[in-house]
Order: sequence, then C-alpha cells, then structure tokens
Amino acid sequence: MSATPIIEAVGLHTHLGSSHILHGVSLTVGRGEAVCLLGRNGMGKTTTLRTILGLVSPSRGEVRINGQPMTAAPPHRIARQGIALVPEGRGVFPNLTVRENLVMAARPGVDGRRVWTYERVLETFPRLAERRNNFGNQLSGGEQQMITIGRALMTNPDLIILDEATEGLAPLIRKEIWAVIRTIREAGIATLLVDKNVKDLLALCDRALVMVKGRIVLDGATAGLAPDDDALARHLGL
Ligand SMILES: Nc1ncnc2c1ncn2[C@@H]1O[C@H](COP(=O)(O)OP(=O)(O)OP(=O)(O)O)[C@@H](O)[C@H]1O
Repeated sequence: MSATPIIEAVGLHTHLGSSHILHGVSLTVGRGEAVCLLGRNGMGKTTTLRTILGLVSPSRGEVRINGQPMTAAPPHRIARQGIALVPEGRGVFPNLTVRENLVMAARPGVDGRRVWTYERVLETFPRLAERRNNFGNQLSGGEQQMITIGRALMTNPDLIILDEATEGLAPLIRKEIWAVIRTIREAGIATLLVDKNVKDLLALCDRALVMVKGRIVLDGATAGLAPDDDALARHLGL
C-alpha cells in the first residue's frame, strides 16, 4: 500500500464572486480511509469539494492527487485519477433503464482493474436488481441515489466523494445507503463524506474534519469523538 494520500489539499483559499469563502483549508484522504467533513450550513464544505475536484479554482493553495499537482485541473482529469463524485441531487437519465444507467458508466480503474461489474453492483443494491428493467423516471429518490452510487462504483474508483447523499431520504433508505458505504469501505475504497447526520457519519468514518467559516477547526480520529463531544457540539451547533 502506498503512503501517498489520494487527496492532499494544502492551504486552499477560494473566492466565489467577491466573497472569500475558504481561508486556508488543508486536508488529506489516504488510501482506503473513510473521512467525513462536518459543519453547519454555509461553512464551505461544498466549496471545499468543488475546489478539490477542479470545479472552482482556488486563489491560493495547492491540490495534489496521488502526489501529482492537480490544482484547478479539468474535472475529467481528476476523475481519471480514480476519483468518483456522487453529487447532491441525482442526475439519473429518466429515459434509460436502471441497467443502462449503470452500464454506461463502466470503465476500468486507474490500475486497469474491473472488479465492480454490473452484476456486483446489483448484488450490492438488491433494490436495484429488482428494478433493473425500470426506467429512471419510475424510480424513487432513494433508488435514484443508489444508481448514482452504483454508477460511481462502475468506474472502479479509489475514492468516492459523497455530498449530502442521504439528503431528503427516508430513514430506512438512508440506512440502506449507509450499509452500502460500509461495504464500499470494506472493499478498500476510500470515501469522503459530507452529510448532516453527524451521528451516522461518526460511526461510519475513521476520521472527522470540522469546518467553521471556511477553516478546518478539528481534524481527528472518530474513535475519540462522541456525538455529544463538547467541541463538536459547539462547532456544529448541536
Ligand atoms: N456563487 C456564490 N457566490 C458567493 N457566495 C457563495 C456562492 N455559492 C455559495 N456561496 C456562499 O459560500 C459559503 C459556503 O457555501 P458552501 O455551499 O460551500 O457551504 P456548505 O458548508 O457546503 O453548506 P451547505 O451544507 O448549506 O451546502 C456560503 O456562505 C454560501 O452562501
């Protein structure tokens, strides 16, 4: 196993319009590591992800992916480094079947492996297996979110980034999605998760980062953090 982190962000400053949103954000995600990024609304979590993924350019700071400089690189180059994004909202094609939605995303991983096949994704999401011949527009919100995660898996990634993947989903579906994240983690794929369900995230992740007003104020193992931890509660307004 290589010690080079998959993602290394160093001192990122990002402006959106005339607003200075990120104030020197540094973070790493190592191989196989599950990391969550926590923070109240508007603290800069999505902006951090977008800066790392090349969707916005930082005014200062550096992004390295697998040790290579990738600051503001085009998003498809970053994707080719084995990084898959599951965005907030769905993006499922309404006129394609579940099978077509999944298969169109298939591609080998960075090292050429093709371990995540259509069949394996259906085994991971029995609910999608039942619906495999349905069209995208016949699916519930939770099923659509499962497709977006399934599509990310079909790219045989080293890291999956999930931004609010369980937003607006029923508790039962949310539980199913967390179970899949656990499976993904056990398969050795790193995850970077942003979500509002702090308790669930602490139970799922190895490490937690907490953002306040564009800065990372806490970075530590989740093993030492309880959901009612004082510092955590203060920063998250729990
Ligand atoms: N296009 C924009 N121009 C100016 N400010 C923006 C723009 N987009 C977002 N912001 C501001 O940037 C700040 C950080 O937003 P960001 O979406 O990164 O926060 P977040 O922590 O992901 O919050 P949320 O959980 O609400 O998505 C917010 O205060 C937001 O109002």
